[in-house]
Amino acid sequence: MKEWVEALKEYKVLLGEPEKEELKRISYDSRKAEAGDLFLCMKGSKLDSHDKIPELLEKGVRLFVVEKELEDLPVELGKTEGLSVIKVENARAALARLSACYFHYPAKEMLMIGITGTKGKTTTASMVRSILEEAGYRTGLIGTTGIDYAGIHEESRNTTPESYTLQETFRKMKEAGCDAVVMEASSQGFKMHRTDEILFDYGIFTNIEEDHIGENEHKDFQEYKYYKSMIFKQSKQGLINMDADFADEFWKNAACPCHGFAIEKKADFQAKNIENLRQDDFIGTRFDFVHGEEVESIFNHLPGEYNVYNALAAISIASLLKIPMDKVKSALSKIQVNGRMEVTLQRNGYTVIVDYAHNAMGMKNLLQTLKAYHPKRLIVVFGCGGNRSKERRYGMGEVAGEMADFTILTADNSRYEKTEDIIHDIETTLTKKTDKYIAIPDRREAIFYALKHAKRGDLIAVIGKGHEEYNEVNGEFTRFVDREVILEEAAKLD
Ligand SMILES: CC(=O)N[C@H]1[C@@H](OP(=O)(O)OP(=O)(O)OC[C@H]2O[C@@H](n3ccc(=O)[nH]c3=O)[C@H](O)[C@@H]2O)O[C@H](CO)[C@@H](O)[C@@H]1O[C@H](C)C(=O)N[C@@H](C)C(=O)N[C@H](CCC(=O)O)C(=O)O
Ligand SMILES: Nc1ncnc2c1ncn2[C@@H]1O[C@H](COP(=O)(O)OP(=O)(O)OP(=O)(O)O)[C@@H](O)[C@H]1O
Repeated sequence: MKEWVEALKEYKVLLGEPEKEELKRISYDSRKAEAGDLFLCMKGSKLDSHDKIPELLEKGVRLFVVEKELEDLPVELGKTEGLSVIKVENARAALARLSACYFHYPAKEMLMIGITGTKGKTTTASMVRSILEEAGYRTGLIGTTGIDYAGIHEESRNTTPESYTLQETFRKMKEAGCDAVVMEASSQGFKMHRTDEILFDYGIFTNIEEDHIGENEHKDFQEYKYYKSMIFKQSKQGLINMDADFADEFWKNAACPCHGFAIEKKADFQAKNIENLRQDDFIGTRFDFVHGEEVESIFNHLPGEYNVYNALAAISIASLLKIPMDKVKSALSKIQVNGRMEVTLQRNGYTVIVDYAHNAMGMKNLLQTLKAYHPKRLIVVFGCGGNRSKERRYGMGEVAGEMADFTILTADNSRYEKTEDIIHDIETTLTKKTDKYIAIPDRREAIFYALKHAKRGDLIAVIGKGHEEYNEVNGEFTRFVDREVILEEAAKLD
């Protein structure tokens, strides 16, 4: 029996003798499949790749993993010579199992840290990685900002990539000398079985709030919460933000031992005496990290209380790993996360910050944080993505109306919708709160307008895109980096 067939665990052979077949290459996209591949068929949101079987047979594919009985397939397979067909309950789970086996279970060879939560995954992952690197670990990073290891950067379409990509990436990281991986584990990743076959040494839960609910995401909040809680079924130890909603439920249902961190509640790891600090070259917070008898003063170079939570999660992991505190402090005092609370421009007494906040919760946190630095006016430039939940538009419109002194509505990955229609959705809630706004659908023009009208003491938050390097319209991706555009448009004013 071939090892890869055993790795499938549960399966039914429909045709041939797959146990005798070599696993040469795994493939799950007909456009990339080649003769001799094993092809996994699955039903997606746009396409059911079982329908691609005739095309795949033409290409010379002879080994299939399917989710249907033979009689439900689009072609009578019994007529083709030399075929092996295996049926599984879930092809995505099978893909994870096969991929882990194919790449020889690389996750078992490294320290694995997974982070889930509605907000804070990218920032926390970046902080954990910076601390690990400072302490001498060679660390790979996988998340919304892409894949980074050993000086290599790869773009990725999803926060948590497909299982095959994950397992392949782990192997590449290991071969490049990594001994640790920090990755964002999205609820979609759990739902789509991308993270199956990974056992995290530490799993972190940052927080949960209604998000990612809608067509092609989660059916409802219950489902979203369920998939987030999966992290504690796939971790050796858990770390829970005890101040977060549903923290007790996550704690109670965890299948692994857990530790807590908190600002408000009592927990194993706590942050106390938090102060906002703004100096010439430092904007952020100072706080005491308290763990039992241990008290350490921490300077966190990212402003805002929510970044204290993110730092606290990272310091707690460092403490569990027994990393010396001087390494932790040094990493956090200079931490910078691409597109997350990034101070991009300080000009004529005003400041422009780029941030990835792209839902009501993130936006509210961001604007609250910036208000604590007492700007003359708080100006926000934003749009909402097309073909995504409309709730996000209403939520962000309401927050802008309540919190910003002036709002500039613009484009942000309109995809297959008209920017004007998306703006109109945002206006429905925004205009109930304020009339101090303007709609400028072109994002570059919107940024120019913000800079041209800025006054001394203003804080301008350009949000939603953060680290992104493109704008997506009708399936086309055009380079658009907020940081670059801000600097280019500012140069025109000099
Ligand atoms: C709705 C959804 O989750 N879609 C994901 C899903 O695509 P899909 O399976 O639905 O795609 P499909 O086009 O219907 O294709 C189905 C199957 O046919 C195959 N195919 C397709 C076309 C073809 O010609 N031939 C062919 O064989 C595909 O390779 C696939 O195996 O599987 C793909 C591979 O894993 C994902 O890239 C894709 O994520 C899309 C891009 C997406 O936007 N997903 C969001 C919801 C998401 O996952 N977001 C989370 C972030 C959440 C957070 O921030 O917390 C994430 O982790 O990114
Ligand atoms: N711990 C937190 N609690 C609440 N809001 C946060 C927290 N951390 C960051 N944010 C806000 O959310 C935004 C996104 O942060 P980050 O990218 O770290 O989260 P994420 O979980 O990776 O988000 P996403 O899933 O949307 O990519 C930040 O720019 C900030 O406005």
